[in-house]
Amino acid sequence: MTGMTGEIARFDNVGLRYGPDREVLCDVGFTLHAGHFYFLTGASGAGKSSLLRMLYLAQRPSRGMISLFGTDAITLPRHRLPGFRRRIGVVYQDYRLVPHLSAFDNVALPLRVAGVPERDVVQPVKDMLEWVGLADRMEARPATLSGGEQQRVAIARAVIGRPELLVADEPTGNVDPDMAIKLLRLFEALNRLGTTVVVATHDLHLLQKVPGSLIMRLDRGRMSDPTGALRYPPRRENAQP
Ligand SMILES: Nc1ncnc2c1ncn2[C@@H]1O[C@H](COP(=O)(O)OP(=O)(O)OP(=O)(O)O)[C@@H](O)[C@H]1O
Repeated sequence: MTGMTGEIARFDNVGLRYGPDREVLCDVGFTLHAGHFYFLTGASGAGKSSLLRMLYLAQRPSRGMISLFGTDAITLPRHRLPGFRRRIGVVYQDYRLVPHLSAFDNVALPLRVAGVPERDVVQPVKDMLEWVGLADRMEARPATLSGGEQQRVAIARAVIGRPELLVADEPTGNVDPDMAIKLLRLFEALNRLGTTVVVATHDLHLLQKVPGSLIMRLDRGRMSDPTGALRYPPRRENAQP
């Protein structure tokens, strides 16, 4: 496991283009330090989802260098990808729940894939679903849940295994403001346990709700870090083991 004071991810001169068009991300460089809480913000189309996809290894950059957990992610052999991905919890913008599984089984999936014995699966999954307000919807299939309910199942699934890195793409886009704050508290609790958190959002109000969080801003594919906080983040007491 990467040390708590270590580097979780680093992008250097990363560029991304889809097909022959101009680059949608250009010269992106930043470092994510273990134990910190980051927001990624920027207008619609600025490239947030594209950047996150590279971070959770679903998309290769067109140029530049990405390292993840201290390893060069660009040259990572294909057979090592699943092992890396298991260390990352992802909340997808479109949720990507498994349609034929219940809410309970969707949330249990990361634990079962990791080989956690069934007796240690049931209670944590129930507790997590209760926390996100879905105690009475555990047996429901995704198609019978509302957008906001599906989003909460997706969040529960992403955090249940206490990943080293949590990447969430607009995780509160479909819930009311009270639930958005509650979900942020869940991310903060996970962060206090040592998970590095990256949340992409349009919602500038959310940024003020997490004291000590660091803000990455994308403007038409370019990243700004005017205070240098991404390269030299302030020390956080709760980032220590
Ligand atoms: N698979 C793709 N193929 C071609 N172009 C793409 C693809 N995915 C994204 N783009 C383009 O890349 C640019 C950045 O899109 P991206 O979804 O990363 O932005 P975003 O900041 O996440 O936007 P939003 O906040 O609306 O989700 C946009 O111009 C988009 O049209």
